[in-house]
Amino acid sequence: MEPPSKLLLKLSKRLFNNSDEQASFIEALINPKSFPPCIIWCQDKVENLPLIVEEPITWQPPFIDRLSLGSKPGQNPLHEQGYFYCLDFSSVFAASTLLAVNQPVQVIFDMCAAPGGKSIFAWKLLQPELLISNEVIGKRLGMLISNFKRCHISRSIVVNRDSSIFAQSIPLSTDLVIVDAPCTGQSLIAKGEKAPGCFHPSAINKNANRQKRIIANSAQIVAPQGYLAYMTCTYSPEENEEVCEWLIKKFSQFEPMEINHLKDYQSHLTKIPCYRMFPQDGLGAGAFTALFKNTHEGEKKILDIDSLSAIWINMYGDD
Ligand SMILES: C[S@@+](CC[C@H](N)C(=O)[O-])C[C@H]1O[C@@H](n2cnc3c(N)ncnc32)[C@H](O)[C@@H]1O
Repeated sequence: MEPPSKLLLKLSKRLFNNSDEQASFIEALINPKSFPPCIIWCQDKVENLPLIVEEPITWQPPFIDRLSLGSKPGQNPLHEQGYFYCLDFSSVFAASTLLAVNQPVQVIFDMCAAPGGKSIFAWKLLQPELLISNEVIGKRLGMLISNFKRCHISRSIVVNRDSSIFAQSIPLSTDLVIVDAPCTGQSLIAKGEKAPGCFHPSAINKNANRQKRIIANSAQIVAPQGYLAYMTCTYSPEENEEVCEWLIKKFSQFEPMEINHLKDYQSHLTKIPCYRMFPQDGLGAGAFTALFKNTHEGEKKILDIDSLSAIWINMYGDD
C-alpha cells in the first residue's frame, strides 16, 4: 500500500471538513476494494436467475439487480442473449436522477454514450420514441453498437459527431440530454484501476474546460421544459459542482432539481442540489450527478433525423 500523495491529501481536505471522513476517503483510495456488480434487465427478468441478488436499495428501480460480490454476470449465457447489461452501482446512482423526470419523454440524446450504460438505463426507464446515442471517439463506437445490438435497444440511433455540431443542427429539440462527461476518472483508483495524473491540477483543469464546452453545447439542444442530466465518475469539485454552477450562470433558464431519493447524498460543496456517492459509502467507487430542467416555455423544435448522419439505426426492433 502506497502512502497518499500530497494531491490526494489536498483533495480530501477540500471534500471533507471532518478528519475521520478525510481518513476514510483516503483509505478507500489507497486500499481499493471490489464492489458488488449490477445488471440492467433489458428484456423481461427470468425466474431462477443463477446469480445471488442483494437486497435492493429503497429507491432502486425494478429493472436493476445488485448482485453479490464476486458475481460474474457477464459470463452467464443470458448476458450473451441480451437479457441484461452489466454496470456498476456508481453508474446506477448517477443515472438515478432520471427517476425524477416526471413527464413523457419522446427523444433522449446521450452526448457521451459509449459503452452505453446510461443510454440503456434511460431507455429502459423512460421508454422514449427515439434514443440518440453519440460517441465522438471512433474506436469506442464498436462497443456501443454491439451492446445495443446484443440488448435489442430498439428505436435507437448511434451518431458520431462533436457536441458543437448538434448545438447547431438540432437546437431545442430533445426532451432529455444526458452528459456523462469524460473526466479525470479519479474513482477508478478506488477500484484498483489506473488513472494516471488524475489528481494533477492541469489534468483537472483540462477536463473541466472540456466538460464546460460539452455541457454548453448539450444545453442548447434541450427543448423548452426538457431536462439536462450531468454526471461524472470523478471527485474534483472543478469537474463537478463548479461545472454545474457555471452552467446555470451561463444558461439561467436551467434550474437544478432536488432529487428526493438522493437527499442523503447531497453535496455540501455547493448551494445547488448536486449529489455525490463516495467509495467509503461501500456501494461503489463514486459518482457525481445533477439534473437540470429547462424552465423556458415555448415550442420544441422538430428534430430532423436525416440531419444527424446516423451511423447505426434500429428503428423497428430488428438489428
Ligand atoms: C464516462 S464515459 C461515458 C460512459 C457511458 N455514458 C456509459 O454509461 O456507458 C465518457 C465518454 O465521453 C467520450 N468523450 C470524450 N471526449 C468527448 C467530447 N469532447 N465530447 C463528447 N464525448 C466525449 C468518451 O469517449 C467516453 O466514451
